[in-house]
Amino acid sequence: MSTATSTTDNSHGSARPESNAPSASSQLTGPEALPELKKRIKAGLKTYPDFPKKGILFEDILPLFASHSLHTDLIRAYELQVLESFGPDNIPDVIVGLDARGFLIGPTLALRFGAGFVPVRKPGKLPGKIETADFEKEYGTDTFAIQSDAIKPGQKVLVVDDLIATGGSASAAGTLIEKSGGKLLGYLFIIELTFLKGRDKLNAPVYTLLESQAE
Ligand SMILES: O=P(O)(O)OC[C@H]1O[C@H](OP(=O)(O)OP(=O)(O)O)[C@H](O)[C@@H]1O
Ligand SMILES: Nc1ncnc2[nH]cnc12
Ligand SMILES: [Mg+2]
Repeated sequence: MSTATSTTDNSHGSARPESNAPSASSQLTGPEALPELKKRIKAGLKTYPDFPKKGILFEDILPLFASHSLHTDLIRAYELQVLESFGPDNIPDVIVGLDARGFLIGPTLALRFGAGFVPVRKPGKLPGKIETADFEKEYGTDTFAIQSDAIKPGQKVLVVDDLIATGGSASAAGTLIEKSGGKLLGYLFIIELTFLKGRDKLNAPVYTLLESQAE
């Protein structure tokens, strides 16, 4: 028996010019550290033109997870941003992460806040009773699903994902959370593609660590 393998280089990724991510673990922990953490996070991103389709400038967040120090910085930045944006009286009971990149952030953040983690998943992945919502996103259409009993009525819910583009994904997740009876505190992303005005689709507060691709 043999396994077929292949190598594909489908683009020419480039690190941002200011990329000089530190290799040592971050010492930045207090609320005053947030601006510096954001600078490090921005420097750690990579962009790929014309992926997955011509005309799309793809923001790759995966280098933030390949580096222990950037991963540490990212999770601390999310934690500090939640405290700054929502306040200490609005600690979430549940973090919802969006399939797939939101899963890289959500569970760790949930542990930090003593909260639960609930996934919103692409179709055909969740057993039992589910709710679904169809949506359009920057480069296609999709469906999201949530287990009907995963969020208890009245629980305070924060949605996390890596990026908001058209807002289609986040808006569908918000619809599912409201159907579950959760109280949607808001949304937190790393990056916003501001020219797509995705936040206009969302009916809860939207925060982002960075802004990019203004046009
Ligand atoms: O604001 P929108 O236009 O909805 O686009 C944003 C979404 O698109 C990407 O997910 P995608 O489903 O493409 O891939 P993933 O499974 O790797 O997260 C990104 O991670 C966001 O979830
Ligand atoms: N430009 C982009 N880069 C990365 N993920 C995305 N999801 C939607 N648009 C995207
Ligand atoms: Mg996604």
